[in-house]
Amino acid sequence: MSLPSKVKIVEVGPRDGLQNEKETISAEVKIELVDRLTDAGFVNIEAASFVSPKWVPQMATSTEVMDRIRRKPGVVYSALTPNMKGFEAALAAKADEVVIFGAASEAFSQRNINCSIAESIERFRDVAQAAKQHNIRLRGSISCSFGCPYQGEVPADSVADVVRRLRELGCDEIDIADTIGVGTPRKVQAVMERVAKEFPIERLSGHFHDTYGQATANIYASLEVGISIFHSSVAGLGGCPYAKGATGNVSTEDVLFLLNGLGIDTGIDLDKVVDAGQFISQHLGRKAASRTGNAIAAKRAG
Ligand SMILES: CC(C)(COP(=O)([O-])OP(=O)([O-])OC[C@H]1O[C@@H](n2cnc3c(N)ncnc32)[C@H](O)[C@@H]1OP(=O)([O-])[O-])[C@@H](O)C(=O)NCCC(=O)NCCSC(=O)C[C@@](C)(O)CC(=O)[O-]
Repeated sequence: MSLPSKVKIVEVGPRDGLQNEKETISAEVKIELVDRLTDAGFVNIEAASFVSPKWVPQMATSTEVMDRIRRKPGVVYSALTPNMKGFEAALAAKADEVVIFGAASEAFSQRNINCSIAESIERFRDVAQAAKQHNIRLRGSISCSFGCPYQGEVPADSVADVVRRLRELGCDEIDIADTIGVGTPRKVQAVMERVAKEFPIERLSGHFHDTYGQATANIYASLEVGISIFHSSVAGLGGCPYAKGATGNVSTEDVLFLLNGLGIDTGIDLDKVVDAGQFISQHLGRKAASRTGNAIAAKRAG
C-alpha cells in the first residue's frame, strides 16, 4: 500500500494545546511559542481562538497574540470563530484562516457551543459567507468523529452528514477530530473512507488526541487510506474543556519521528520543534507529554 510522499502538519499547540491550561499563560509566552514554531517550518499554525472569554478564559489574549507574532510570508495563522463576533475579531486580527467547529454528536455540540448541530450550521453560514467575501480560508472541524464522551458511539454516517453540510458552506478543508482519543486504526479507516465519499480526501485532515495511546497508530492507518493532513500539538499539549479526562493532541515530535522514519516529507525541523516543546514545558513547569521530545532532550543532555 503506498503512502503519501508529503504531509502537511497543522500545529495546533498554541490553541488546542493551551486553551485548557488552568493557570493564565502570558501573551509573551504564547507569542514566543508561535514564533519558535514558525521558525521550525510549519506552514499552518493554529494560533488563536475568538470564543467567549467566559467559556475559555485562556484564549482571551488572542488579539494580542495575533498582533505581535512574527509572521512568515506563506504561513497560514488560523483562528477559531464560532460566530460572527468571533469572525469580526479574527478579521481585525488578520487571521489567514478561520475555523468553524461543530460536532458529529448532538450532546457534544450542546456542551461545547451551546446549540444543536443544525443550529451550529446556521450560525456558521454567516461566518462562511463573510470568509468568502474577505478571501479568507475557511476550515471546518468536526469533534467526536470517532466517539463522544456523552453519547458514546457516533455512526460514520453522522460524521459524513456534517462533512456534507460543511462542504455546502464552502469549507476549504475539513478536520475529522477524535476529541477523546477513542479511535482505533480500523475504525479510523472506515470513517475516513466514508467521509471521503463526501469531500476530496486531499483536503480532509486527521485530528487525533492521544488519550488511549492510539494516535500515531491512527495516523498510520489514515496515511494508508490516503489522508495527508494531520493536526498535532508541540509537547503533546492539550485536552478539551468539554471532554473530561481527554489528554492532549498527539505530540508533534512523535508525529515527525514517525513521518521521518517513513521517508515522508513535512518540511519541518524536528530539532527546533523539540526546542519549542522544551520551552513551553519548562514554562508550564512539567515534563513534555512527548516521548520523542523527551528522548531527544535526554540524548542531548548526554
Ligand atoms: C459559541 C459560544 C460563543 C456560544 O455561547 P452562548 O452563551 O450560547 O452565546 P451568546 O451569543 O448568548 O453570547 C454569550 C456571551 O458570550 C459573548 N460572546 C459570544 N460569542 C463571542 C465570541 N466569539 N467572542 C467573544 N465573546 C463572545 C457574548 O457577547 C455574550 O457576552 P455577555 O453579553 O454575556 O457579556 C460559546 O459557547 C463559546 O465561546 N464556546 C467555546 C467553545 C470552545 O472554544 N471550545 C473549545 C474549542 S473546540 C475544540 O477544542 C475541538 C477541536 C476544534 O479542537 C476539535 C476536537 O478535538 O474535537
